[in-house]
Amino acid sequence: MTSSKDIVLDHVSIRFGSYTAVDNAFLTIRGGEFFSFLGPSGCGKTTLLRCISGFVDPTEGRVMIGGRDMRNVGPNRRPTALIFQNLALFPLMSVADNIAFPLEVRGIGRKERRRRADELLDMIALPGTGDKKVHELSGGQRQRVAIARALAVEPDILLLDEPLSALDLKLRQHMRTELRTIQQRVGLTFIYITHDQGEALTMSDRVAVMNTGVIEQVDAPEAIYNRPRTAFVASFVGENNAIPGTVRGQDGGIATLDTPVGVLSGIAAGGRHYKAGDSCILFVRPERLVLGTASADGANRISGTLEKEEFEGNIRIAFVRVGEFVLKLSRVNDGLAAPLASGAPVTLDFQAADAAVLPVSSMAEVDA
Ligand SMILES: Nc1ncnc2c1ncn2[C@@H]1O[C@H](COP(=O)(O)OP(=O)(O)OP(=O)(O)O)[C@@H](O)[C@H]1O
Repeated sequence: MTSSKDIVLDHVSIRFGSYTAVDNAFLTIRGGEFFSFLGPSGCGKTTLLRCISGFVDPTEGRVMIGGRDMRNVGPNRRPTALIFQNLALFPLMSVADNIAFPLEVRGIGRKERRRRADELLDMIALPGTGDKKVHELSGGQRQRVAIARALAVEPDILLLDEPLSALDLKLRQHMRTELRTIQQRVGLTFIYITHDQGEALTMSDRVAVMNTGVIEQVDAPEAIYNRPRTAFVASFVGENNAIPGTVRGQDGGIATLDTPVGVLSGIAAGGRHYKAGDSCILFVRPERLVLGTASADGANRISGTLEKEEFEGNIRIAFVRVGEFVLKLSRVNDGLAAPLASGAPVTLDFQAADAAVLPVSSMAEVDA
């Protein structure tokens, strides 16, 4: 069922000459949702956002908003407002005038503009700051003013193009919470694009992960992290150990692989059915590996040598060499467990239910 506020990408492809920037995007964003497009630089996120806002036409397919085909509906006639990375606030104007600027353009009188600006300042938790100049505000406050300005025209859908990327780390983390709170308060649809998985996972109701123009998975953040459906999603979102292998067989939902580090089993992700001889990759996250205990099902034991352990405050990360592979294991720093000695023999266990077996496909590039 589509509601009157839903946004439907109906088999949207966008090409620039022979280059396909967006390849057959097909999904529905529900009215009132905080929906993120997550993917590396150049995967087509901005192009898709520009298509929703009306600055780029689909080469194929169509964008529907509230059941209405948006073909031939220009950006300023769509119920959308776009917030860029570069906020483009007017530095010498007051905060209230900045917020009310779009209303002035629409010919709304001074008194009403000020009333609306004050209302929006309350909404973004900056009451009483209307007479300040923009340069007197902090980066995070300016970000909120930009949001208020976008909200001034009462859009149904706010489109946000990496709006936090110019802020420093602490402020960025703070603004995640702020943005989510504002979105819940105003009840609008937020469509957010980012290459930062932390942002996408913390704020969104659902996330679409994109890779070279293709949407690989659309799911709630927990499902994206816990149940990736492609090797790209498993390697792009969060840390993951990737162990290639050849399928021996599958029993129910559990596939068993011959790998260079031993025989290992994991969930045949996405309800897939593998047959003997298929090439696959088993993914297991560092926090799902356990040091040196017997796993319940007796399988999935890997022996190796500790190369080093890094202390990150809240966790310790052990790098364990097994032949040509280095596997990562993370342990919560509970103040009790002693650091491991380099060169020590270690065994790693994990439950089959904690590993995902996925077909070989493109993987995210990992920072060195
Ligand atoms: N007007 C255009 N003409 C030709 N190619 C374009 C045009 N706009 C975008 N592209 C190409 O389409 C691809 C996707 O670009 P897009 O800006 O959508 O990526 P992105 O995921 O938003 O990346 P970033 O996070 O770096 O902005 C890129 O390879 C880009 O060079």
